[in-house]
Amino acid sequence: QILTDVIEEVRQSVNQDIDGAEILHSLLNASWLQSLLKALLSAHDTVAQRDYEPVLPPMPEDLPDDEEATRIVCLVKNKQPLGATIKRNDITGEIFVARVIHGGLADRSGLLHAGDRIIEVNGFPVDGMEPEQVIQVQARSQGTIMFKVVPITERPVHNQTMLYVRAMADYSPQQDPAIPCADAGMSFRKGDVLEIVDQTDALWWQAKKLPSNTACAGLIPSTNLLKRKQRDFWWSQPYQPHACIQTCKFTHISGFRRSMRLCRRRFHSTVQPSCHTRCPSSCYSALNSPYEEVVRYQRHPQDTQRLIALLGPTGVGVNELRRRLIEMNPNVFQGVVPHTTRAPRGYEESGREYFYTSREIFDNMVYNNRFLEYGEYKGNLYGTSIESVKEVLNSGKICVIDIEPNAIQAVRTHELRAYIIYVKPPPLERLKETRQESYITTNYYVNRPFKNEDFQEMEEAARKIESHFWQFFDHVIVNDELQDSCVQLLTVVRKAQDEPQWVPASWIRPTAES
Ligand SMILES: Nc1ncnc2c1ncn2[C@@H]1O[C@H](COP(=O)(O)OP(=O)(O)OP(=O)(O)O)[C@@H](O)[C@H]1O
Repeated sequence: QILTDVIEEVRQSVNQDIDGAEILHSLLNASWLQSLLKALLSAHDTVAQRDYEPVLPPMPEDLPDDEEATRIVCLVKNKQPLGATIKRNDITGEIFVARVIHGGLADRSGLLHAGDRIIEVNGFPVDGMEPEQVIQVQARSQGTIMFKVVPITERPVHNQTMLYVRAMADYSPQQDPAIPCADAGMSFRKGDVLEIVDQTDALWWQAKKLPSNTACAGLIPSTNLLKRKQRDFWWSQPYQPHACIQTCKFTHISGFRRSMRLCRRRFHSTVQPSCHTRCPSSCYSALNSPYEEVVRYQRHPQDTQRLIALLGPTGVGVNELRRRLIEMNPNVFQGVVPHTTRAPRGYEESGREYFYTSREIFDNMVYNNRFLEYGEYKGNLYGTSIESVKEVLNSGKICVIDIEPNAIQAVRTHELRAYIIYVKPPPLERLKETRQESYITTNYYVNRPFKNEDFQEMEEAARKIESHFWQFFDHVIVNDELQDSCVQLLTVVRKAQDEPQWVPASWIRPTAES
């Protein structure tokens, strides 16, 4: 109606051939608009003065001294859960609000707090009931739910600091019998970034998974609790030797040179992992923190570029993608020249194919931890030095290397700030279709077409890599159509340099250990 009136008013004014100021003046003087504006301003003043609470009758004078102040809390239930957990005092049988979930119905009402004693739910006295029975009473209510509570007298003040972590382990509340309320729990997978919104409780934190479109947080185990769970689980598993990134010493070489790639293949097939663990999938996390603190990091244009590290199962196409990226723009992208103790061949130049060093110097570099990866093939040592990577980065180019999983820790440093891209094989059928014209690098001087066994081995290796190292991957490329993968790689490498990313907090504010 207002719109119609305004349009009519303007139409008449336009016909009268008058200017904008006059139209505005006559509009503001219109009596119908004035009364509307007055009503609007009055509503604003009422809300601003919070003058909308009901006027309560005065307290009766003859209240007994020991009468506890109670509060009636009436909540309108929607499809969401209430967003609070309860606990029972085993000695007195009293029921208390154990915690209020951030962003949940109870939290948004502002009327229920951790520590409030619940006396009645929908008129039923709950003292002495089991928490499950209280939940049942609550669940039966339709529309509104009414609590009679004795509010906690002194609410603790918590100065929560925002904390972001990357999960280094999987968690499912449905499979955790110890969680106070499975429905209030939040599942997560290794690699997920979590915003911890409440650490008040030593055992159960509240968190949201990012990116988050829900206002409501979920319960997750605290660092200490999750560590304890992992340790218990680890000890409960049967003993089995396997590869673990902490102590395994099978290292491989990264590079385009054929002998290095064969060396890597040789190590894949012959070297037995030398470490032991009882639980392959949580081996790493059982020994380290289950959450890694992360911060949002935006590379400053004057900072060196982030190192790009590709990894994947043998034959998936890591080198093909890396080669194509560098060929696309060699002024921007560059690989690293590895070191070797092998003697140069006639046509080779030091610093082009390899840096040729004596075994003594090579051993010394190993001793001083100057290699990201190193290994031995046919009596010669090969290695990718940290210095060579830094040289490329310092030249202003983007250094693109391929690594074996056990080099992940060596590149995830404040210095190199590696962005790790996992190259994943597509499903078996797509592997067969796309690799019809492709050749696998073999241990012999012939490259042969892929066989079914190669694809199966690739899938098996991918499963192992994913189960141990998924949490460290910044991006995953499924290498199905080669052209699509190249485009994806180029896009993601640009984003890694130019857009904010979650990185370990220790890279930005280095700690004593980092
Ligand atoms: N998406 C793809 N579609 C078809 N062929 C591909 C694709 N990606 C890679 N290839 C081909 O598969 C073969 C193996 O790839 P590549 O040599 O890059 O493997 P790799 O992952 O580097 O393995 P290794 O670790 O053994 O060196 C090559 O012939 C390559 O051209």
